[in-house]
Amino acid sequence: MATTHTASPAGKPKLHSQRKLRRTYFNRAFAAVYSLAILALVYHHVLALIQSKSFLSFSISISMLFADLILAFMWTTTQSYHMNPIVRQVYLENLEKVITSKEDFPGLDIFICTADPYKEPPLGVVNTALSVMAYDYPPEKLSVYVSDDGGSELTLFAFMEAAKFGRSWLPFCKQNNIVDRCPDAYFKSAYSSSSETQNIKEMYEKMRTKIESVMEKGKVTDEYITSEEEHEAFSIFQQESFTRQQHPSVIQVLLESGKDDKDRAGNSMPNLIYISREKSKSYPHHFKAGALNTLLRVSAVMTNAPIVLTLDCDMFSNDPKTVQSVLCYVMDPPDPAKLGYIQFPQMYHGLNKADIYGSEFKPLFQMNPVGMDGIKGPNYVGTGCFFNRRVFFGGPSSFVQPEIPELGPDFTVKEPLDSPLTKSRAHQVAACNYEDQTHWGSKIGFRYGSLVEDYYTGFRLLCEGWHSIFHHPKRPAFLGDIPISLHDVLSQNKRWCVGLLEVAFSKYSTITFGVKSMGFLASHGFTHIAFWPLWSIPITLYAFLPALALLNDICIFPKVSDPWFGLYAFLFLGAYGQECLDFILAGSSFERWRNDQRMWLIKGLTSYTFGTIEYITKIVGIASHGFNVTSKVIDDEQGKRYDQGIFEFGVASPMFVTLSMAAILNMVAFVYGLLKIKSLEGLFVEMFLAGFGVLNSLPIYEAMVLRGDKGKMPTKITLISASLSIFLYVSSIFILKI
Ligand SMILES: O=c1ccn([C@@H]2O[C@H](COP(=O)(O)OP(=O)(O)O[C@H]3O[C@H](CO)[C@@H](O)[C@H](O)[C@H]3O)[C@@H](O)[C@H]2O)c(=O)[nH]1
Ligand SMILES: [Mn+2]
Repeated sequence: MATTHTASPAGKPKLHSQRKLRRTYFNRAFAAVYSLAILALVYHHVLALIQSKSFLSFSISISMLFADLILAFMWTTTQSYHMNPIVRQVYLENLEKVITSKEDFPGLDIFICTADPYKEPPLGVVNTALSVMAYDYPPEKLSVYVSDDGGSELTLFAFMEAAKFGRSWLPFCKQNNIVDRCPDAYFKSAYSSSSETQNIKEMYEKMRTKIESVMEKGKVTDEYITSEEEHEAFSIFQQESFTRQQHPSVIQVLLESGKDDKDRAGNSMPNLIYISREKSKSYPHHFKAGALNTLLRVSAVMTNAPIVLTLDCDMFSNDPKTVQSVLCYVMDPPDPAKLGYIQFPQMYHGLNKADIYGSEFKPLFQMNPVGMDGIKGPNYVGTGCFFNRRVFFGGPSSFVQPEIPELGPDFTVKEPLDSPLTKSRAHQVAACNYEDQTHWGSKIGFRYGSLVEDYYTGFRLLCEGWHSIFHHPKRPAFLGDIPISLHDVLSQNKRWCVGLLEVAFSKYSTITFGVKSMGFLASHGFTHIAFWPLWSIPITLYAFLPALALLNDICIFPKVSDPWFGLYAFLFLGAYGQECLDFILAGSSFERWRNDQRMWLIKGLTSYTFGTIEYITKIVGIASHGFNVTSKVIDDEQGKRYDQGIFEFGVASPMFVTLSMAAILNMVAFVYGLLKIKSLEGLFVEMFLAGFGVLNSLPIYEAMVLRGDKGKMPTKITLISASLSIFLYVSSIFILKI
C-alpha cells in the first residue's frame, strides 16, 4: 500500500497522512478496457445507421446512438473519481504537542442557516446550534451565528431559550464527557440515568414545551417575555410593516463570551448571535448564498475568525472533537498557501435499513470526493465544511480587497460585540442594498447565479487555484435529516438539477472555463455532476423504447447468438458491477446499492427531466423558480411507513405520471413477452430490459393497486398514466408498423 506522509518540517510531530487506494491500478486498467468497449459500441451503432434501410430503423438507430453517447459521456466523466483516490488520516494525539495553550487555538465562526420556521422547526435549529456551541473548544474562540431568512420571532425566541439552556447543557456535556452533544440526539440515545441527567432532561423538556407552545400560537406573547430587552427585540417583528419578504435587519447578540456570559460552572459561553438580514422586494436576496454572504460580513465586523464553518439547520455535530481534526490540517497544511477548505461528508441519521430513496447519496458525498481529493480537492457540499476565511477574497495569489477594510480577512476586531459602533456596522453590512456595486457574489464570498450555491462556489474557488481536503472520519462529524417522502426527495433533486444546469450552461461552464482553470481531470469530476440532468435522455429512451419495440415485435438489440450481444452484456455488467463493488467496498450493502440504482432510474424519469424543463422555462423567462426549502417536519404516519421501507407517493405530482407510465408499459410488455415467449427469438435484450423495469417498479405497482394508506399512488395519477400509456402504445403501432 503506497503511503505518502505529508511533508512536515523536521522535528514537528506528524498531524496527518494520506494513502492511495489499492484499487487505483485496477480502476485504470478497467477504464482502458471499458473505453475500448464503448468505441466498439459506437462503431456498431454507426454501422447500423449506415445499413439502415428505412426511415424507421434509421430513427431507432439514431435514438439509441444518442442515448448511448450520453451514457458513455457520463461514464467517462466519472473516471476522474477513479484515477487517483486517496484517503486521509489525522493524528489528534499529536495536536496537543503543537497547540499548547488556549491562546493558540484559532478563532472559529460557525454559520447556521435557517429559512422557514414551519418547514424547519426552530427546536431543530436550536439543537444544531447547541451541538456546536458544546464543541470541545475554548468558548472564547467560538462564535455561532444564526441566519434566519424566515425573519421569524419564533426562531429568535427559540434561540433566546437555547442561550439560557446552553448555560447548563455545555458544562453538563463537558464535565461528563458526553459525546452526543446535540441534546435531541443525546436524549434519544441510551444514556445512563442519574439525578443529573434527570435534571438536565427536565430543563430540556421545559425549553421544548415553551418553544412548541409559542410555535402553536404563532407569535411570542407577553407571558413568554421576561425582560425589557427581550420586549424590545420582539417589538420589531410585531410592527405591522414587518413581513418575511420585507423587513429591516434584526441582529441580536444573545451570548457574548467577552462579557459576563458564563455557564453554570463559571466558564465563558461562546458567542451566539441571531441575524435576520434586511429584506426588500425590490432587491434580489440570492437565497442561501445571500444569507451566507451576510453572515460573512456580520461575523467579520464582530469576530472575524480565520476559520469559518457552514452548517445547515438540519445537520448537527456528532463529534465534539471535529474542530481538532480540522486543526490537524490547518496547523500543517499540505500546500500552505492554497488550502481553501476542508469538507466532511454529508451523512444522515434516521435512514431506513434499505435506504429506499438512496438518501445517503453515497457516491456523491462519500465516494467521489475521495477521488477528487487526489486531484484537486473535493467540492463544497453546503454544510459540514470548514473554510479558510481568506478563500472568499480572491485566489491564493490574487487578493480581492473588500469595499470596506473591516471586512477583510486580516482585520482584527477590537470593539466588543455589542458596542454601538459594531452594532451599526453590522446593520450596515446586513442591509439589502449593501451589495450594490460591490464584488459580493461574483468575486467575493459565496457565488450567485445558481440554485446550487455550494456546488458553484466550490467549483469557482478551485478554479481560482485553491485546494481542498476531504476528511471522512469513522464517527460521522455531522449528521443530517433526510426527506422521507418520494415527492420531497424528487423536488429537492429537481431544484439541484436547475442549479446544476445553470452552471453547466453558463460562461463558467465546467467543460470550458473549468478545463482551462483547473485542468481536464479535475474539471471532469465537476462536469459529471453539472450534467446529471442529461441522464434523463438515455433513461427515458431505455424505459420506453424497448418496451414499445417488444409490444410491436420489433427487434432493436442484437440477438443472443450475435457476437455484438456480448458487448452489450459486458457494458451493462461492467458499469453496474464496478459501481456495485465500489459501493460495497465503501461500507454499504448490496440492498442499498440496488435502491440507489433504482433511484437513479426514477430520477431519470422524473426530477432530471422536470428539472431540465424548469431550467428551460427559467431561462426563457416564462417562470422563475426559487429555492424551495425541503421540509424537515415529519408526519408520524409517514415516518412509520418510511421506517418500514414503504415508498411514499401520496401527492398528485406530474412527476409520478412519467414514472407510472414507464412502470405500466414495461409490465404490459413483459407480460406480452411471456405469453408469446416462443416467437420471441431475438428479443432477449428487450425482454430483459422490460423485466428489469418491472423489477424496479415493484413498489409502484404496489402503491397503485394494493395499498390503501395515504402514501399510495393517487388514483388520479394511475388513471392518467394508464390512459397516456395506451395513447403512447397506439401511437407506436402507427409509427412502428406503418
Ligand atoms: O433562502 C434560503 C433558502 C435556504 N436556506 C438554507 O439553506 C439550507 C439548505 O436548504 P435545504 O432545504 O435543506 O436544502 P437541501 O437541498 O436539503 O440542501 C442541500 O442543497 C443545498 C443547495 O445546493 C445546499 O445549500 C445544502 O447545503 C445541501 O445540504 C437550509 O439550512 C436552509 O435554511 C437559506 O438560508 N435561505
Ligand atoms: Mn437539507
